[in-house]
Amino acid sequence: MMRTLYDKLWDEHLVDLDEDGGALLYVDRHLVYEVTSPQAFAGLAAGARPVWRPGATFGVCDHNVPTAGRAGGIADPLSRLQVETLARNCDDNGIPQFRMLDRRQGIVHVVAPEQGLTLPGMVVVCGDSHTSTHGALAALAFGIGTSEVEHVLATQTLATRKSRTMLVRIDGGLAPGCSAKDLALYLIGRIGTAGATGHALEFTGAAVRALSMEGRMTLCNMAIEAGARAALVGVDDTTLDYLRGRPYAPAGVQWDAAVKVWRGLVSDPGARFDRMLAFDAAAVAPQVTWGTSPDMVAPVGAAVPDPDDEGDAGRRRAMEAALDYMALVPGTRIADIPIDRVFIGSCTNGRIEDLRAAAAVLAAAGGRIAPNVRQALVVPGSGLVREQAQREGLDRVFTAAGFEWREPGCSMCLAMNDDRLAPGERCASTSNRNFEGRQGAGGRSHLVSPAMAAAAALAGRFVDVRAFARGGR
Ligand SMILES: CC(C)[C@H](C(=O)O)[C@@H](O)C(=O)O
Ligand code: SF4
Repeated sequence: MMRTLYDKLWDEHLVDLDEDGGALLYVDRHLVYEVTSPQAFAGLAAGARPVWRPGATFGVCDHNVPTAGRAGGIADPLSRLQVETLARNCDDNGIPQFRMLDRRQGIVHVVAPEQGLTLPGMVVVCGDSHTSTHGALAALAFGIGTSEVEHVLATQTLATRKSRTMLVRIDGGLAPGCSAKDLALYLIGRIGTAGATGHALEFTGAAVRALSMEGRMTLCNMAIEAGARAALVGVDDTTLDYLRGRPYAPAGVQWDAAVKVWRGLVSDPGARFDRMLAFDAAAVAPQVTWGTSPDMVAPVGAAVPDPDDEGDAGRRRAMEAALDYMALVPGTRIADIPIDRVFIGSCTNGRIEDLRAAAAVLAAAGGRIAPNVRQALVVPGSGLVREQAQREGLDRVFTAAGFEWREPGCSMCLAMNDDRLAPGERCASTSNRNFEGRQGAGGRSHLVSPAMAAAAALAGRFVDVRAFARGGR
């Protein structure tokens, strides 16, 4: 029988299946961080149960870490407690970890692929919704809740149910200036935040094949914002080239043996999917969200839509509430929206390629951030991304343009650390969620690609990076 990649990964990890479809999957890699693990470790300790496979678990702190002056410690007592508790829990249970001052520390979804902790064919779990990111490496990756974190720590298995499958084929090629982020936002705009609910997505097509691993991770990262349960990209040369030589990837004869298996981690030709969707990458313009949900998105050349044109009453009310929160008037051109802050980073767009794309726009245009932009932050996704960027001189491009060059972490993606918007501030952000208060109480978030964020920083408002790169400000 022809099987999808999802079927293959599922079959390979199935430990038990009951008549109602309740399944138990074996977990190869469990990533833990400071927010969703403390209660799980406490639960284990209370029941005097050990961690089943400490060596298959890995800890890294990211959400609560400061991105400036961290050598001096964490000022906020709650954040400090969380980060220290993670370190202690890992130590007490023999779990390997990167502590805050380790040069390899960073956002869990950036660090694990970068280290080869995530490998094709694995089931990867983490108590964080954006775990779907790891599916770019043909790993079946799930975000889980704290009670599941405890269950996985104790048993190395996950209780779950099989998802329906959905193939998203993106043909054609991206226009210069457009990126995986634009593809992701376009897709979410088209199918909505519940459009992929209950489904495991697989991305395929010429445009996906042409993406780097970084781009594929951006795509899989944001699939969760369309409601998907997981996201996948089949193995190809790009996957293997990315993984070769990574610290935790197999080497020598083990690498050769692994590659033989990994090459089979693609959907069989003719395998059946429950749903299919196709679009052409060439038709996707740079995207900017205007509302308080990632599907409230428009091409940069468009205007803020009018709720009166929306036939569905529920959606109309949601649009009205979003425009009210965002202080936007229907019909305003996206390009006329001024911004106060810029955030480049997150597990969506904090990888080296993202920083290169943003720096390239700054270098091509020259000049500094616009006077109305109060602050522009660049937060590399990991310490190694930061070092690589510095080797390439990107930090100097950013700082010369007036950006602050920070230390790795989730930062202003969500207000769990010192980086946050003030009430009413409007931000061009490369992160993945624009919910009310996401980047700080009362803050207004517009999701964009790294190139678009850099262009917006210089112009002080949103601009079409395609024209911008050609010199039009
Ligand atoms: C804090 C964590 C539970 C949360 C998540 O699961 O996604 C966060 O990472 C986010 O991006 O909103
Ligand atoms: S960078 Fe943002 S989306 Fe990613 S894990 Fe951190 S808080 Fe969540």
